[in-house]
This record gives sequence, C-alpha cells and structure tokens, in this order.
Amino acid sequence: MTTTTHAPVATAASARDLTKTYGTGAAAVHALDGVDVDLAPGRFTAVMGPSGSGKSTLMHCLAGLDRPTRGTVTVDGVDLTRLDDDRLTRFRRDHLGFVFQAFNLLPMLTARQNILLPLELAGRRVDANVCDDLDTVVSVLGLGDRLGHRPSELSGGQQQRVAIARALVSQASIVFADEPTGNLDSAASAEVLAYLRRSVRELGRTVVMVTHEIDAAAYADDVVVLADGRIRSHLVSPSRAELVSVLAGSSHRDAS
Ligand SMILES: Nc1ncnc2c1ncn2[C@@H]1O[C@H](COP(=O)(O)OP(=O)(O)OP(=O)(O)O)[C@@H](O)[C@H]1O
Repeated sequence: MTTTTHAPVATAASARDLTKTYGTGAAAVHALDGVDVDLAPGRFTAVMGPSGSGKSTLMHCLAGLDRPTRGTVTVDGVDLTRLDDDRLTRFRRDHLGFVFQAFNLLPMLTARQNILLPLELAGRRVDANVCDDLDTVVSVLGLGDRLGHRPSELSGGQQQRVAIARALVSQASIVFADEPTGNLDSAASAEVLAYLRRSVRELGRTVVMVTHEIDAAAYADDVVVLADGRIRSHLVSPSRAELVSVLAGSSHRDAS
C-alpha cells in the first residue's frame, strides 16, 4: 500500500510558479504563466478574469484534473505534481469535491441516493458518521424535504444544491465549483450561491469557484483575478466597488 506524506497545512491549496503551456513554438499558448497563489482554508474564493485568462486551467491544475507544464500544486499538504495517476485519482476521490455547471445527477436515483453515490462507489459504508454528516449537510442546504425526490421532480436550483451536497458529504477538504450557476436563472443562482456561502460559514469548508459573474463573486470572501495567465489581484474581502474597479482594469488590459 502506498502512503501519502502530509506536510503541515498552512493553506488549503497553493501553487508555485504554476505554468501550463499548450502547443509548442509559435503556436504555444501560455494558459498559465508562473502563477503563485495561496488559498486560505475555511474561505470561499472566486476566480475571475476575462475569457481565456486561464481560470479553468488554474482550477483544473489545483484540483488535480490537469497536470501543469511546470511548477507545483499543494493541496491539503500534499504535492499533487509528485503523485502518479492512480494516487492522484485516489487523492481527488478522498479529498476533493466537484460541482459543475451541468448538475450531473443520475435521473433514476433519488436526491439522497445521488448524494451518497460517490461514497458508495468508493466502497465506503453509509455508517452513523456518514448519516450524521448527511443530516448536517442536508440541513445547511435546506434539502430535508427533498431527499426522496428524483432530479426531474426538483427545480434547477434544488438540483444544484443536491450536487453541492454530494460534493460536501464526502468531507472533502476543498470543493471546486466551475460556473455552478451557469445553467440557472438569477433567482436560482442567488439561492445556490447563498447556500454555498452557508456551507463555508457553517461547515467550515473551503470552496473555490470559477465565475464570470460579478454578482456571483460578490458572495465569495476572496477573489483571485487572472489576466493573460497571471494573477492580476488577490483581493481579500473586497468591496463590490473594489472588485468592479479591478475587473474593469483587467478587461482593459485584455483588450489593449
Ligand atoms: N486543451 C487546450 N489546448 C489548447 N489551448 C487551450 C486548451 N485549453 C485551454 N487553452 C487555451 O488556454 C487559454 C486559457 O484557457 P482557459 O479555458 O483556462 O481560460 P478561461 O479563463 O477559463 O476562459 P473562459 O472564461 O472562456 O472559460 C486560452 O487561450 C485557451 O484557448
């Protein structure tokens, strides 16, 4: 059996000199160009920036879904760039949660079955600890009276809350959310974002969310702004005015 050494954890996730280049020579695209970033545990961080600035690439590298060309990614004290594919897959399964734009729920399963599916696939028993965790997550996400419903019997916002519960119930150290409100109308978006923020506040979880929407980023504690594959700003508890001003600057630069 292989073991993973855990270094003391000061950040939930960090990257050093993170570089991702697609293609070579004149056709090379520098999606990430030497990014250094530290994401604090127990906080809700939004990743923003113009289209093509590297948001998805950063999230995929931090989440071990893609390998960088150069640099390191440390999550929960583990250097992901040193793990082989099998260990990386296990690390993702045991330590990370994912929420995507498409809710990715199985239509024939109830909300409860969908939430517990990853644990069951990982061979974990649904014991009293898991049930306690499920009860807490379901109550924070306001899904108590929806657990027996199938996805087709739920609204879009409720389906995305089930997907968030599925990501949280495994006790993931970090939940990565890629445009989680991209398929929702504004009322459902506001509801889902408020529940995501509650999960961070009340469950002490760490959430990293890629978004284009300033209204969505306003729910986050911190905002990382990318431009041309580099960190333009890492704003801690920004005001909306500060965020608007930094984003206006980054799209200016993008257009110039
Ligand atoms: N598989 C790939 N092959 C080649 N180039 C890629 C690939 N994936 C991303 N890129 C390029 O890398 C750059 C960053 O892409 P990325 O998807 O990370 O940006 P983004 O900020 O998430 O964009 P968007 O907001 O449009 O989703 C872009 O120029 C993109 O075209």
